[in-house]
Amino acid sequence: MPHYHVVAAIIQHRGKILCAQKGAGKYSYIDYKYEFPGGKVETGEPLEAALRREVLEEIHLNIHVDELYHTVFHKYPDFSITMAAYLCTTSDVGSLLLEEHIQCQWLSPAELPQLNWAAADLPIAEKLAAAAKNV
Ligand SMILES: Nc1nc2c([nH]c(=O)n2[C@@H]2O[C@H](COP(=O)(O)OP(=O)(O)OP(=O)(O)O)[C@@H](O)[C@H]2O)c(=O)[nH]1
Repeated sequence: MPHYHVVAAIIQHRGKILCAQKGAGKYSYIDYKYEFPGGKVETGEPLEAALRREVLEEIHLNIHVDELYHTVFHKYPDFSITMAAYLCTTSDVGSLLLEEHIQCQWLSPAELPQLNWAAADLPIAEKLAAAAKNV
């Protein structure tokens, strides 16, 4: 079973977080799920550079990668991933252009668990929501 190293961007802007919905693809268990923008790390590529590259490619957004928030290992039926999710910020949300997602939403951390997340993302969405409750 293939294993991929994935980076994901928790992009924060004015108290909200960007959530992106996938379209239909190869695997029904991921189709139409929400995820954080990002993708696979290329061989030898620094994680933060991979994240900036993927986000620029996918949604045309320049981000600043702040810090590692959570790393998850998840086994899907056909492949597994180790995904490092980073807290990120941006200043130019006006220029969002979706290349690979069917829609995106800006939600407050408390609202995140309402979405239909990819299974690997659920612990991250719940951690963000729980942290917001303790503020
Ligand atoms: N970007 C991203 N991928 C995620 C998340 N959660 C999750 O399970 N994944 C899975 O991790 C894998 C990331 O690969 P990708 O397809 O986005 O990467 P990529 O842009 O490099 O794709 P490519 O292989 O078509 O070039 C996908 O299978 C995706 O479904 C997430 O929050 N963000």
